[in-house]
Amino acid sequence: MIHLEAVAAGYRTFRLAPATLSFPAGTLTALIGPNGCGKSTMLKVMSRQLRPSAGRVMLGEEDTAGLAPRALARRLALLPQENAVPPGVTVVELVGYGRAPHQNLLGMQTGADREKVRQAMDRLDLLALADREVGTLSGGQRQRVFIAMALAQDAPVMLFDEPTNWLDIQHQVEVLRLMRDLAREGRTCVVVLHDIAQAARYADRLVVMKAGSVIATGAPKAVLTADLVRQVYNLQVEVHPDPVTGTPVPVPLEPGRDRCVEPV
Ligand SMILES: Nc1ncnc2c1ncn2[C@@H]1O[C@H](COP(=O)(O)OP(=O)(O)OP(=O)(O)O)[C@@H](O)[C@H]1O
Repeated sequence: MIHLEAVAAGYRTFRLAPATLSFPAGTLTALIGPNGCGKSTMLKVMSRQLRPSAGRVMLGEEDTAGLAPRALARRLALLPQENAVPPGVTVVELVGYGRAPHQNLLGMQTGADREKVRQAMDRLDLLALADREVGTLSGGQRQRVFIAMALAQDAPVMLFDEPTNWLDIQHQVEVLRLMRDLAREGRTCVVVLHDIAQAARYADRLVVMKAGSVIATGAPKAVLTADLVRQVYNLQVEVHPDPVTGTPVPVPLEPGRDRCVEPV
């Protein structure tokens, strides 16, 4: 589990207000909120890419501030929002970089490392692309390669910043199901999502942010109300149950237009 104790952080022009939050093992949490509210900043501070200006980020009983980089990388994986594609690197090589924290200083892969890489590529539907240069792939294929690299890292805490960007609907659903499965396997998964209906459908818990502050946390059905969406996104919605899962789906209202539901 990962726990934030009164953590504050930010930049000259933007501050995260002090937040105390727990992300338990075995749980998928979706971090939602408008553009620029601080979701990526929150993941950066959780993954020590950004130093907190106050408070502590704890992995179990340990303060992440005291962990060596390799020890931290064995325990926590981050998929950033943007990933640079190294020139000339193939899919299998890039996914293999995820094994680096587990290898000796010579960087030799063992049979176990190669198996983890194969499994990660298989889970992201990448085996057929294994020998392709990453730079020649489509946006969605690349995104799946970077998710597979994070998966190959095999860390108990996994943070994903907008992992469904670029993906078609089939691969969006597969990635969200994968995240839910990783949580069911006992990992702590935190995912930034913009599609709040998907967040409500797949996550166990929502953390809702606005302007650098956490303003609500809890189960999607309890948290995702029309009032909350208006307060956070300044948008009028009705909230309807998802016809398949019963989870809340915010449906935007159109000013000056009567509701009109026609058969498809
Ligand atoms: N390296 C940086 N230096 C200065 N300001 C930054 C930096 N990174 C982000 N910011 C600012 O911090 C604020 C929060 O950014 P952040 O990327 O955390 O938002 P977000 O909620 O993830 O947004 P989005 O949904 O658009 O990805 C924004 O105003 C942004 O301009």
